[in-house]
Amino acid sequence: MLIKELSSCLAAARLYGDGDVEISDLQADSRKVGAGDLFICLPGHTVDGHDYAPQAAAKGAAALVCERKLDIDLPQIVVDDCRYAMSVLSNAFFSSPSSRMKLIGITGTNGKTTTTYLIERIMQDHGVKTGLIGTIQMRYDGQSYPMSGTTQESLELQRSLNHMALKGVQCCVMEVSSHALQQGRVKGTDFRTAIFTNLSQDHLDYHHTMEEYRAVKGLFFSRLGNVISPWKEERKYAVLNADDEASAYFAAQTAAEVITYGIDKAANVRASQISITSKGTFFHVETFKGEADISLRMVGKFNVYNALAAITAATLEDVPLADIKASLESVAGVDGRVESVDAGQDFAVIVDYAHTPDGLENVLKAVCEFATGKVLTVFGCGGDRDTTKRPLMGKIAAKYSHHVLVTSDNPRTEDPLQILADIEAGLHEDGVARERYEMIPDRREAITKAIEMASPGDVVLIAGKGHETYQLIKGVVHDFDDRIVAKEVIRGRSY
Ligand SMILES: CC(=O)N[C@H]1[C@@H](OP(=O)(O)OP(=O)(O)OC[C@H]2O[C@@H](n3ccc(=O)[nH]c3=O)[C@H](O)[C@@H]2O)O[C@H](CO)[C@@H](O)[C@@H]1O[C@H](C)C(=O)N[C@@H](C)C(=O)N[C@H](CCC(=O)O)C(=O)O
Ligand SMILES: Nc1ncnc2c1ncn2[C@@H]1O[C@H](COP(=O)(O)OP(=O)(O)OP(=O)(O)O)[C@@H](O)[C@H]1O
Ligand SMILES: N[C@H](CCC[C@H](N)C(=O)O)C(=O)O
Ligand SMILES: [Mg+2]
Repeated sequence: MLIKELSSCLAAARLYGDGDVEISDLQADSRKVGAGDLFICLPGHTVDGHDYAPQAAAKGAAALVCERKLDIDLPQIVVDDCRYAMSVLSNAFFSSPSSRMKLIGITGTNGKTTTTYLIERIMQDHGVKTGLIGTIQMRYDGQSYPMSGTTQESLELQRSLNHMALKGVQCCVMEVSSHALQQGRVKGTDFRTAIFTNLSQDHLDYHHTMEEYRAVKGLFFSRLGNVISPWKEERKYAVLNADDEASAYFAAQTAAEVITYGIDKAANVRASQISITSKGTFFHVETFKGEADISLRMVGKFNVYNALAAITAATLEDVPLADIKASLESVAGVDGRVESVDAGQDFAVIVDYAHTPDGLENVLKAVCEFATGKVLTVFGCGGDRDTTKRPLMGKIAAKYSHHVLVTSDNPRTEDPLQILADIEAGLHEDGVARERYEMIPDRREAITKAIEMASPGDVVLIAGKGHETYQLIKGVVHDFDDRIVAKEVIRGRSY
């Protein structure tokens, strides 16, 4: 593509230099630039991409996109907002890949990854070649790719969707984080269905207040249907959780058809007769296309919500309910989500990714439903993240557990002891007796202590890291997998 063709996608852009320069690829990271690439200078939160334009030029960049004309002898597209320009240019460069497939996006504080996995399974079983993008991985066409976050930057997202389309992917289901919405990572991406799981406290370090956080999530629904795709015309759906009060706000913002799911309030897709055991969850579902009894192999009422969201999205794609039921019942679980660790011990060990107050409360409620003995909870809170959720999570852990082992969960650049102290403040506020909790900064030691304390019938819940295989301390990545550590400790314990 020529630089002048790209520049013409932005009405107010000014192009300086030779417009006939051919662009071979787009890059926003100078370290990845190759000969002939267009380098987009993003002003970031930590550094300014404009400062890396000389490095990009030295590596053979053919042209630049910047917010001010730079003193570099290369053609330049000067725009007001490089992030916005990046979403438009990426879409154009990769020929609007989202318009070449059905795209289902999921936003919400908790349940995104789980719901994407459920939808992926249903659509694949239905014979639709399906891709998945989210926290654990991106996968399509039999290949899996690691992810460094939940939602890619617009450039990487459009590149991924283009690869998927070229591989014949017909449907993609992806997580859409609030950071992504705030930063316009999915701008210009043509979603057919936008799903909302739930809204509860997280990321207030970034979004400041719950109102701001909700408003950012609202962008997903207000923008739904705004993209005019050259090759497809389709109906758009906002799939909302009737039991979450934020849904009314999103419904008011979208021009798409609103379809609701839920348990407590009236909804288009509604579950009843829920029963939860340590092995799974049963419920009856009524939809706008029939009803069915479903036996999930995943525990927790929250997984009924995730299943309802998946049932709704799949029904909108005309998948018969009997097929949806068969697919859902075949899912053994999602990596690191309420995952049982079994090394022959006579008590339960569960690894889960709950890292928000609501997530922790939900998983603990589920655990309490089937624990016949004590509940021992090991958890921590991430560094360089919302500090206000720390005492709340401390209170919740103590409310639902007999014993709490407060430990580290990716302290990142923060002092691990300070994070533990922030959690302990919540325990103090609620007057939790000192003998009911331990403060053990080393996660392996905390897991060891919990397992040593466990008796038959007890449940050891290790929350916060789920599928993660590392512990990030002072910027250094250490190998750490809760599931492996728990197994090693159990095997080392004598019975
Ligand atoms: C707050 C936030 O979202 N930050 C993201 C943002 O970083 P930033 O703005 O600080 O970027 P920067 O480091 O200042 O760099 C600015 C520009 O200079 C470029 N650069 C930089 C160095 C260099 O040598 N050469 C160069 O060209 C960079 O490539 C970038 O284009 O852009 C970076 C590049 O794309 C992201 O990696 C980074 O994610 C950081 C690591 C992060 O932690 N993000 C989290 C909070 C996040 O987005 N999380 C959500 C999930 C939340 C959930 O699931 O609940 C997610 O969607 O992943
Ligand atoms: N629908 C739900 N409501 C509340 N809590 C949930 C729900 N689904 C899952 N959880 C809890 O939240 C944890 C994370 O679930 P999941 O990974 O599916 O969410 P996510 O939204 O993708 O999270 P992230 O924002 O980190 O990507 C689970 O381990 C579980 O404890
Ligand atoms: N997507 C979430 C994941 C948190 C997982 C937890 N283990 C942590 O590191 O805080 C975040 O980036 O805030
Ligand atoms: Mg996720």
